[in-house]
Amino acid sequence: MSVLQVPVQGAEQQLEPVFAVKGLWKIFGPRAGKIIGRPEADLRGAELMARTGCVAAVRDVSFDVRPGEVFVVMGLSGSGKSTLIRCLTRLVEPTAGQILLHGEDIREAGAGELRELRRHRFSMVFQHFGLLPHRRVLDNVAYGLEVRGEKKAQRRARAQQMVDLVGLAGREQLYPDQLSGGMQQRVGLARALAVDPEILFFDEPFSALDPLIRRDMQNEVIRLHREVGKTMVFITHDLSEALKLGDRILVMRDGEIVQIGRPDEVVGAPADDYVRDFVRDVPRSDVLTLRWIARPATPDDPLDGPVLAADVVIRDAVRAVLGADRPIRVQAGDEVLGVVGAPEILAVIAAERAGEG
Ligand SMILES: Nc1ncnc2c1ncn2[C@@H]1O[C@H](COP(=O)(O)OP(=O)(O)OP(=O)(O)O)[C@@H](O)[C@H]1O
Repeated sequence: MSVLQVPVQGAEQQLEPVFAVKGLWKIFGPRAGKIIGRPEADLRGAELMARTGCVAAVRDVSFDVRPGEVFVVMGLSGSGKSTLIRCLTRLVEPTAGQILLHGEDIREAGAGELRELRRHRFSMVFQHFGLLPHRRVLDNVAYGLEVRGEKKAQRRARAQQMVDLVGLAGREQLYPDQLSGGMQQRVGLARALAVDPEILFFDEPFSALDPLIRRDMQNEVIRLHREVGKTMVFITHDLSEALKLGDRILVMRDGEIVQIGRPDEVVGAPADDYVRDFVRDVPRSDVLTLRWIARPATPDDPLDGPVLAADVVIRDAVRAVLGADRPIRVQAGDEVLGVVGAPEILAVIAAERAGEG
């Protein structure tokens, strides 16, 4: 398969979505609700502002979030990420569209239902941690349980489990200002997980952290996701963070969706020049999988070589492919997609060296 072809999607697409967002708009400004459906809605940026005094932060956005996935929303500053994630939890009221949570539109939820959603089913992790400074670590972690009226012994036991889970054992009695930024964000993670939410929302949670700590925290999210298996919606402006964490990535620009796809799709088949520019410096072998370079077997190919899964990242297959004396068979489930030999691997590596990818 050529690197320009989009691979066949996996079976995960069949799952019922947790969130189905349909035609969502958020316009800030006077008489925002009157703009959609009128010619002014086609105006962008400064022109829209000049004519209507409004900003379209989210513009006719539709997507699904599937159970158990890490769904990343990525875009530059001002692209509408925060507004979008806040619409999903109704911290910001959308101007139009539907936000179906298991089929029910949360735009129709009353104040009581919203409170229930926020206490029991949603949790948020923020960039600036949002910890209570006068409370010790354990009580910060237990806070959400306290708000929903759980007994002290019960909430402390649960909070202790979460403190252990995020690697803060021994620091339960410290105050937030006695912790480093990375540790404070671990408290934020533990607090978010303590209420056992169905969905975790992350709004640029690691942007304020040093690069090394940031990398640790990204690994921590990957580990926690593996252990607790929650659906996560994660906002970032950082491409490498998006590629590392996302099962799928929604690329946003000026309030609109530019592309939704798995990391390998965003890198291997960028939707337009904007995304292509974004991913230009990403080493292809770190992200693309064998299905992107598998080619049909020819009559000369021996077909008794080793088998590797189509979703193995190229970098992880280099040794196996170069060490084999015959082409690797690339398999998705029971289906053989094609073969990969040294020439296919070396072509990717050579292109990276030449600065093409
Ligand atoms: N309360 C508001 N009133 C008016 N305009 C707003 C408001 N909140 C956001 N905007 C505008 O909406 C657009 C999208 O902002 P938003 O904060 O959602 O983007 P972002 O991608 O999250 O950027 P950042 O990472 O800088 O927060 C921007 O043009 C912003 O100025």
